Parts: sequence; C-alpha cells; structure tokens
Amino acid sequence: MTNIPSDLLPEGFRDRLPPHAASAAKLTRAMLDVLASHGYGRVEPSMAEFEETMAARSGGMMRNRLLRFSDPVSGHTLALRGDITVQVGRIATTRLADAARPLRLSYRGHVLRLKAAPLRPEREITQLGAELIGNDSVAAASEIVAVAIEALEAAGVKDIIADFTLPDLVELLAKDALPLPSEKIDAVRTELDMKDAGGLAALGAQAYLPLLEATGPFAEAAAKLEAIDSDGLLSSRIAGLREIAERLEGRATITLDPTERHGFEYQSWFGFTLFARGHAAALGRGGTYTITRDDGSEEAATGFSLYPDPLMDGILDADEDKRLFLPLGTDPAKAARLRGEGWITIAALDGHDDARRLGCGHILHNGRAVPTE
Ligand SMILES: N[C@@H](Cc1c[nH]c[nH+]1)C(=O)O
Repeated sequence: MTNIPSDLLPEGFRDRLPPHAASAAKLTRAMLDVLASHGYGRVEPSMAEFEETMAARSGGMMRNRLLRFSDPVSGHTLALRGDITVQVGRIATTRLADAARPLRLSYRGHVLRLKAAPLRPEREITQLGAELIGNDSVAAASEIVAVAIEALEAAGVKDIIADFTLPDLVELLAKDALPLPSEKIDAVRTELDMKDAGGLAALGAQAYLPLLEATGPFAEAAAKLEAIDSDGLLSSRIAGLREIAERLEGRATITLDPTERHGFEYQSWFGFTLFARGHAAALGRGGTYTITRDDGSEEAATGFSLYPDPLMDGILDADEDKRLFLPLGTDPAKAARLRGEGWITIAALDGHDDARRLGCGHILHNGRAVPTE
C-alpha cells in the first residue's frame, strides 16, 4: 500500500489527454514535415545514457541539471536526456561518422530537467529540432534559422521574433581587444547576461559596458556594435549576422542582444532565440557549435531546438462535428466508407451507449448522418 494518490504525478510531470494529445500530435507532424521537406532525416535517440559521457558532451553547465539514477544492470549512473542536440552530435560522430556531410538530422522527444525553470513548472518538456552537422557557416546558420521559423509557421505561430546573439563574444574580446584575466570571464559573462552595469563596474570591467547598449532592433543594434568594435575584431561576425538577417526579411522581426548567453552553454559564434507574440517564454533556440569526437578532434555543426509545449496546450481540435455514432448492427463496410469520407466513427458496443454523451455531433440514421438531438 502506498500513500500517494493514484492521480498524483511527480512535480513537473503531466499526462496529455484527449483532445489535447491529438492536437499535439498533429502540430508535431506539421513541424516535422517541414524538417523532412528540407532533407533532415529523422533520428530517435535513446531516453537515457551514461551520465558521465552525456554530461561531458552537454557543456559543463548541464551536469547538475540532469535527472540521474543508478542502473542496476550496468552498475553505472545513467542520466535521462536533458537535450537531444548532444545525442544527435554523438550519433553523427559515431554511427554516422561516415555519412556524407553536411548531414541533416531531425528529432522529436521529451527531455527531462532535474529542476523546473522559475516560470515554467514542467520538468518533462517536448523538444523538436534539426541539426546540420559538418558546417557552421553563415549559409548553414541562415538555413537553420529559416527552417526553424518555417516549422513554427507550420504550427500556426504568427509574429515571430528572432533574437540573435554572439555566444562567444566575451571570450573573443577578452583575448585581446578588451583584455580580461581568464578567471573573470565567467563573472563578466554573467553580469552582461543580467544586464547589470553596476556588477560589471564592480568587476572592473567597465570596458564592457557599451555592449549593453548594442541591444534592440537588429539594424540599430548591429550599427552600435560595429561602432564599439574599433579594431574590426567582430566585423566578420557582424557581416554574418547581417546576411542571416537579410535572408529572413519579411519572415520575422530580428533583434540583437549580443551579450545574451542564457541557455547558450555550448554555442559558438552564432546563437538565436525564437519568440512569438502571445508567448512569454521562448519557443526555440539554436546556433552554431562544435562536437568533440572521442579522439579529441572536432566537427562543426549548426542547429535549433523548438520547445512547442505552450503551442500544444493552447489549441483544441474540436472534432465533435466529425464524430459519427454508429448504432448497433451498422454494416462494417458502410462504416469503413464513412471513415473514408472523413468521419470519425464511434461504434456502439451495446444498447446503452449514448451518442451525445460520447461526444458525437452526428448519428447514423437510415444510412445517413444526421445531427444528434
Ligand atoms: N539544443 C539547444 C539548441 C540548439 C540546437 N542546436 C544547437 N543549439 C537548446 O535546446 O538550447
């Protein structure tokens, strides 16, 4: 006997019921079809992996965010996946190491978090995305952002905002242009991420303050960033961002926040976050990164992950109009024909089944579908 009520799930987990689960599947299909149409082959990575190797691939930040358990079979600690991108990287550089590059792969699945984010109670989160392995050029980044936006559009999302960032900006500047001792880099990145001018000053990193101003609508913010970059150290990156932004013209509003690093643990020169009007939380994120193989060599990649749960929870596929009640004794061949015409048939199993209570807008009467009373 247990004291846990049967309808209680652990915090952050949930079931999806009809009709929400069906709507979610439909939306997922629409987004995956977009990825498939651009040549991204579907992979289904495993739910769990050895914690040690998964954490190593996820960038240092990830380790304390993984849900772990000890596996009596292998005797090792396993982790439930927290990000499918790193699994795709593993597959691409191991079992698909010999596949032609660039290698386009797509995925959909649940990822798990040890702790929920402050404003999002879920710990089991749908992640759907695409990874372009073997290339992190401007062309690759342009394709990835465009495909991500197209997938959101296929899910009915309007007024999309793509917020660009330069995830390795501080490391790059700290080397030469705005020198920083290596032990301060992380602290400066954190203050910039929090837009904390006082914190930057306290760290003696005043030189980084102007970066906080280079934020906002893309054209203006990029010009400000260019003005700060007197040595031209960032010129190729800024040119890259401009090219990506140009290709997206009319598809999304582009903004720039070059110091945003939240959620960009492993991305390199380019990162982006996708928002849409009516959704407070980001709907997706992506960028360029490198995958490290077991022998220490590296492979470039670019990709995105969408987090579509908020979209799935909003819509409701009202199908009552299409649900047709079939009284006892209905000819199975007739029923099959009706399904072929698009009806959802609900067959009576005994005389007590009730069309209305079973959510049927229609009932088969004398061979014809008539509205239920
Ligand atoms: N998986 C990353 C986004 C990403 C995909 N590819 C590259 N970056 C995330 O969810 O934050």
